[in-house]
Amino acid sequence: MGHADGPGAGLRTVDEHLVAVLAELSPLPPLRQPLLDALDLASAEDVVAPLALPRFDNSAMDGYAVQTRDVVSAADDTPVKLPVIGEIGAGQASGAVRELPAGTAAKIMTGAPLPPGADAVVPYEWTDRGAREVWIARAPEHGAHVRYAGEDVGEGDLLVEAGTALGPRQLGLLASVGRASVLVRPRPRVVIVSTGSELRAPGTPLEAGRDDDAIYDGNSYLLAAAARRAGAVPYRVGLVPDRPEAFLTALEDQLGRAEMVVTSGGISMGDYDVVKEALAPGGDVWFGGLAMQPGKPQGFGLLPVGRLPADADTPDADTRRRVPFFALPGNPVSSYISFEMFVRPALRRLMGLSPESRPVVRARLTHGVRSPHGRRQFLRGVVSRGRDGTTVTEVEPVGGSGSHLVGDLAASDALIVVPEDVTELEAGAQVTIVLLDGDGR
Ligand SMILES: Nc1nc2c(c(=O)[nH]1)N[C@H]1C(S)=C(S)[C@@H](COP(=O)(O)OP(=O)(O)OC[C@H]3O[C@@H](n4cnc5c(N)ncnc54)[C@H](O)[C@@H]3O)O[C@H]1N2
Ligand code: MOO
Repeated sequence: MGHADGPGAGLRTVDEHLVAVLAELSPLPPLRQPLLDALDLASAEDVVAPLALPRFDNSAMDGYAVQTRDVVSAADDTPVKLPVIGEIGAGQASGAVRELPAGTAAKIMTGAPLPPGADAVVPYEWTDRGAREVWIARAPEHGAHVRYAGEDVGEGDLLVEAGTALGPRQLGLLASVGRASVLVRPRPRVVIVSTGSELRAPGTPLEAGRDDDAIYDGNSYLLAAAARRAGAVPYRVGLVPDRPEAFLTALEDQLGRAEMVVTSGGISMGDYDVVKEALAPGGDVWFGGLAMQPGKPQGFGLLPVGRLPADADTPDADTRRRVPFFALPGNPVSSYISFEMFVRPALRRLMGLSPESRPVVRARLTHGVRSPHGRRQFLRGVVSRGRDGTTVTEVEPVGGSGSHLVGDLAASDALIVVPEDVTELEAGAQVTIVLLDGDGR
């Protein structure tokens, strides 16, 4: 695993880690949701049309329903006169004309059902808009301005395949066939824990003496916002100091309500690496290094929680629910990039959304960069787009490679990927970049 020798020796590659993470996860059990609550979620059912669209033959124009053979000779200088036997408005079934006899016309509004006998609609603009009788000055073709039953959707058609992300158009279609709810993969609840005795909540004043070595907790906001944007429901948990018992208590309190737990900090080589200290002994969580910069130290595992009712057939089986657990490094840029590379794909897997990873594009590097051998480096960058405003053309590195540079991170909108075997890229080189905002969000 990882690189055989050199600086990346013994480290898992980014790709290996992603595969290992995703292999442990499968989509959450489906849940029925009202349509609007299903926006951006993956359908967990094949939805088949219970009815045809249009449901019945109807008019595409405000005008007159006619039989074409009665008006074949209609023209500006030879208009045809027909008696008007009634009016058909959309949704006014009570006053409807049940049938259109030969030699007659019926007023008809857009969307109103075409009466049996009629085979075309003459729009108002070709007539004198008469109420009792109407002069028609143009001959419609058979079927003109008629919308036929089932021409859009046939009864039994597959409307939405399981796994499809439900957007406005899909939800509109489901509503149009009468569905008020749909079975979806729900939004995972993600508990986010920042560890570190140096951390203070934003909004708290820093006091001279007591807080001289304190910093504000940016990570839980960074990660919670990223989780929400990925479609999850984040819960930020209060700051946890560098004491394993305090961490374990916080974890036990939270596990029950979570489909995922994400921590930041406390996993490297320090003397107070609380997450590693608390969880490594249990063996449920893998801790190790990735051939990646930033984001080298990582932890991932499935934490057992509570006990599900014992299975009568296999009473000895381990029936505990297991919650995916990510221990991300504390450096803010490392935490964020780890989220992007592993947590976001994991959330998408739980939500049944594909592809799991963001798409990558190619761009021209404006300035040269360096990268350590044996590590896949993710530098921050700002993209420029072509004249069309959408095509990415260039990417400019922002700041350095330091994983504490949150100012530069906020100024960036892309990650520049420098492969493991590349140590230097010159200005003008074509590079792979990951776009952090926009459609894929
Ligand atoms: N001897 C070694 N030291 C370190 C190594 C190593 O391999 N050997 N790896 C370095 C790398 S790379 C990283 S990344 C960090 C990861 O360390 P931890 O995950 O244990 O994180 P902490 O030590 O708790 O914090 C690191 C850094 O980030 C700041 N931090 C932590 N949490 C937050 C937060 N919620 N908001 C803002 N900033 C936060 C913390 O104050 C530290 O400055 O380890 C290196 N060391
Ligand atoms: O991985 Mo650390 O994340 O390089 O700063």
